[in-house]
Amino acid sequence: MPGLFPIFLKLTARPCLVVGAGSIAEGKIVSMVEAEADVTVVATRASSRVQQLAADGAIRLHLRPYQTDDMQGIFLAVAGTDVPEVNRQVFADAQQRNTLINAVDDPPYCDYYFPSIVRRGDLQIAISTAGESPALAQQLRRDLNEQLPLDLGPWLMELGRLRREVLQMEPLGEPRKLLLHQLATREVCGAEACPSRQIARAHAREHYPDRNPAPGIEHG
Ligand SMILES: C[C@@]1(CC(=O)O)c2cc3[nH]c(cc4nc(cc5[nH]c(cc(n2)[C@H]1CCC(=O)O)[C@@](C)(CC(=O)O)[C@@H]5CCC(=O)O)C(CC(=O)O)=C4CCC(=O)O)c(CCC(=O)O)c3CC(=O)O
Ligand SMILES: NC(=O)C1=CN([C@@H]2O[C@H](COP(=O)(O)OP(=O)(O)OC[C@H]3O[C@@H](n4cnc5c(N)ncnc54)[C@H](O)[C@@H]3O)[C@@H](O)[C@H]2O)C=CC1
Repeated sequence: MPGLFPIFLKLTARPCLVVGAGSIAEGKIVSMVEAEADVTVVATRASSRVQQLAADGAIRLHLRPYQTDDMQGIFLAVAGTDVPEVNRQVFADAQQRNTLINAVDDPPYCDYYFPSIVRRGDLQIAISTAGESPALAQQLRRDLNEQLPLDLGPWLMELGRLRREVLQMEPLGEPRKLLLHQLATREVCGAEACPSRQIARAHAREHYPDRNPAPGIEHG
């Protein structure tokens, strides 16, 4: 089998369709809402959480059987009903329109697979076994989750702010690259005394004495 193409997708405002609104579809709907997708759900019945999302205006919910027209203009789709024939019809309609489709527990009818995710703020680690063992993906997720510090998210946010400052101050080149690598070394740069932070701070003082620095590179 050819290798899977791993990407992190921006879904904001993209029309997405989930067919089915049971326990399995619900998880996919929630993750699409978190990515700010424009989510339409078509299902003959919906879990209470999905109904609540609709009541909150986070999704569009149509309580009726799926019809081919529902696929019109859809960017990304999930077929998550408990009726294989329906899921396959959704798959066929998606393929015809060049829409990417996942028919949850039917790998031949998936253009893409859902990964196991470890998350700390903007840091995401996605694990895939290409369907060979979802249980292994889940176990690795738990292992990594235990190993990764809980405050990686806020730390990454601060690192991003520092990096943007450095990109503004330092011209492209080896010194800048070195500085950014040093900043990303947590053992060194988690602390206020971090040498790279001091260097960034000195640059800020020298080049932008009148500007408000990003938090973490305060002047003086
Ligand atoms: C191909 C894929 C399609 C897709 O769903 O995208 C798929 C397919 C199937 N899953 C099955 C079973 C299980 N799936 C899980 C769990 C997860 N499954 C997920 C993804 C995927 N599952 C995609 C491939 C992912 C990859 O490996 O790269 C995760 C990662 C993400 C998510 O679902 O959002 C989520 C873990 C999230 C987390 O916890 O981190 C568990 C564990 C459990 O439930 O305890 C079991 C039971 C144990 C086992 O079977 O290993 C079956 C057999 C069903 C049956 O028995 O009939 C099929 C169908 C088949 O294999 O034919
Ligand atoms: N529940 C589980 O733990 C697992 C389930 N699966 C599979 O995932 C699929 C979905 O499972 P669940 O979410 O638990 O099922 P569920 O029974 O909770 O939900 C099924 C959903 O499909 C909808 N539906 C049925 N026919 C429809 C149609 N013609 N048009 C639109 N919607 C329609 C129903 O209204 C309902 O919202 C099943 O194929 C199941 O075998 C796979 C692995 C684990």
